[in-house]
Amino acid sequence: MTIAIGNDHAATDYKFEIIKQLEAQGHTVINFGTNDTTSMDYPDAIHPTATAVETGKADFGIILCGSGNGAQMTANKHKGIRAALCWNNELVALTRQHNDANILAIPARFVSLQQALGFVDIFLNTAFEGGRHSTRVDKIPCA
Ligand SMILES: O=C(CO)[C@H](O)[C@H](O)[C@H](O)COP(=O)(O)O
Repeated sequence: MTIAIGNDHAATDYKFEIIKQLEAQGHTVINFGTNDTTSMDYPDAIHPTATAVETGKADFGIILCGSGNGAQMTANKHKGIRAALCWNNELVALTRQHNDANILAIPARFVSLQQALGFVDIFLNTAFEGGRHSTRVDKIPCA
């Protein structure tokens, strides 16, 4: 799959480890995040990441900032984006199963690197259940 990834300065180290894991698994990664730890504004990295998913250039997105909130809020401004902020394995699985989330937001300052790497695996390997959840997901966009 092709995975878009975006991060701010709070998550640069996690981003590189996630890219390593994804590439080792055979995925193609498009990196829209900052590659250093100099303070920057997360929307500058997250908007292009969300656009890549929105336009079909990427199958899924992974976004990271300190709390994950700014990243998630930014991504969810894009049409067709369902970005989920998750901090444990069950939430990651549920947002794929029930919400068909297409972007995972990780709070890098609040989870360990091992947790973050596990979240990415679960996110990419859990299917949407459809059924009653499809009806609900279809009702999310504002008219
Ligand atoms: O914007 C955020 C909150 O949603 C992110 O967590 C940022 O990473 C955080 O605000 C950055 O904080 P800093 O004090 O500028 O490093």
